[in-house]
Amino acid sequence: MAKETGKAFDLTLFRRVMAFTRPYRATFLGTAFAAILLTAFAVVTPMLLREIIDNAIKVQDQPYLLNLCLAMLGVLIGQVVCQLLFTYYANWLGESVIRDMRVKLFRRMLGFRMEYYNKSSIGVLVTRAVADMQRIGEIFSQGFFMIVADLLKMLAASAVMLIWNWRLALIVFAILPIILYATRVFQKKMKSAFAEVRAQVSRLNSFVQERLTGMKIVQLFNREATESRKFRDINKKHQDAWLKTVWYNSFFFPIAEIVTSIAIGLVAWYGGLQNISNIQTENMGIIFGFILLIEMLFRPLRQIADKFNTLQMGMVAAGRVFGILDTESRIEDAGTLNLDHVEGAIEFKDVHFSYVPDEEVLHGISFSVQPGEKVAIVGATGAGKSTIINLLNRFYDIQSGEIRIDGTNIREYQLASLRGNIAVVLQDVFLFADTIGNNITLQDPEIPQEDIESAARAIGVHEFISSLPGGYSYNVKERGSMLSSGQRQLIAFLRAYMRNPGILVLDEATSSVDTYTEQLIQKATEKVTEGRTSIIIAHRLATVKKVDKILVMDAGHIVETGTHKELLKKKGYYSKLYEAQFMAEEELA
Ligand SMILES: Nc1ncnc2c1ncn2[C@@H]1O[C@H](COP(=O)(O)OP(=O)(O)OP(=O)(O)O)[C@@H](O)[C@H]1O
Repeated sequence: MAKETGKAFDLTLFRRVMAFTRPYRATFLGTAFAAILLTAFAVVTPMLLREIIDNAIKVQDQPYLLNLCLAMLGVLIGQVVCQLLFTYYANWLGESVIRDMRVKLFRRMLGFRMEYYNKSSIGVLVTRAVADMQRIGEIFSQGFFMIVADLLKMLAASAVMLIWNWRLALIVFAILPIILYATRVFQKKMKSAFAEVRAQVSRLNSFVQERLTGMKIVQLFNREATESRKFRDINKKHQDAWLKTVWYNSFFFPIAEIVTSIAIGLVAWYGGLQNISNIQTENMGIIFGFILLIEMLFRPLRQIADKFNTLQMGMVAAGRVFGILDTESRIEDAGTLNLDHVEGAIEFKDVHFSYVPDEEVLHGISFSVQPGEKVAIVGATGAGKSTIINLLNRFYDIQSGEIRIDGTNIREYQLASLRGNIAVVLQDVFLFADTIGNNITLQDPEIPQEDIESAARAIGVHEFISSLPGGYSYNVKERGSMLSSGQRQLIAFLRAYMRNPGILVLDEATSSVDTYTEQLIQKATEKVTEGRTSIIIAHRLATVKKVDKILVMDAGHIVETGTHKELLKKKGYYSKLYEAQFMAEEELA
């Protein structure tokens, strides 16, 4: 697993990031070449200026002056074109790398076990896939190539200075430590200021996100004024943190300008002195050339630390993303059998399971379901009912025992074929922010609209869907918030029915719904479970009365088995549960 090693620069990690540029080698080399060309153009400009002053203006050679000015214009155009291509392709490369990396990361995430998601913060994973990726892109768009280009420019400028006049060059170099020191102090201050800004931004983010999600509670408990006050405080801190960075910036840049001007002044003064005392008579062109070279040396120097920071931050982000890419949390998919012609016999044999090591949730569960049979599981909250569903479609693998479908261990089936033949309707139905049609087909374009409608008619939900504005095109918005929980479950029934699964698993909603929706749910349940093996986590009397068998669970054990009548006669755990859970419903009926 890639780690944040704490090293100033992690070469292995850097190589791994660079490996993502392999498909774009030509662009990579082209961008590097543009960086070299940019340096060449940048150095030629002061050289031309020197030539113009010394060998054209001084000797009044007009044609030569014109030629040199045209050459200068040519260099300038070349520089602009090169800069444009350089900036565009450095960014293009960064965006291409993060596109590929993001796709790879998302594919990886699609295959992770549920355990992984139980342990991970969704917010952190979203940050990895979005914000951290952007940082990695900046390695290319603002870090690596820019640093190479800046270093080349600085080296070239220093070399030309030394060749032209080593005394003047030494004067310039003597100023360098001041600017280096100022830059270092500035960087340190900015680093802590930016850390504060980031902390305040994430506080703002989580505050706003949480309050918007929990707006109902805020309004129900009249918390508006308090929340508004808290928000004002956080906002103020956020403003202060930003202003600090602005303050340091406003300080540093004038100082850097002053130091640059001092270097220019010293060169002009000392070079001028040499001219006057005739130590060297060719200094005029050199002095002007030096002014450009000083800019060429100092400007990148002031920014290189910033770019190195960007590079470092990109590398830290890359380390985190690789951490996820290297995580081994896939559910094993070594089975070879296909479950397409499922009979529907299910068998749990002495199944032991724990989500967390040493905290067993199912303690040796055994039961069997015949093909076409309807079985209800009942039990108090936390008894382990949903866990059984999670195990049947292998969201989790069991620690010991065996789960069989049609006499074969479920691990021997291909995972996709296993899950493709078990349709699940969960209690809390998740709908995507999309149309009802797309939520039913899960965007499978091969399913024709007529099929959806005839399936909806068959289970009795067509009228309800048609009554919504836009019918099947009705957009249910984020998490299906435009529908009630009962209505969401009806959509899930249709989604399951469309797949024509061999086995149906249904976790009935506990929430009470209106009589009309209740009737729709009852009809849909009957239709969807008709003629197929069904396991229902039952919360409704109508369901427990109609099933072939009830499994009664308590604290990870099956404590009783039988039909509703048989179990009532027994006057055991079920009859107590019945009194507590279903009696009121019976009385109402
Ligand atoms: N993802 C998980 N990680 C760790 N423990 C879990 C997880 N999911 C459930 N559990 C634990 O497993 C036990 C059984 O939970 P399960 O959800 O199967 O119960 P249930 O009978 O379906 O309850 P309910 O009727 O409230 O849905 C509980 O003690 C619960 O705390």
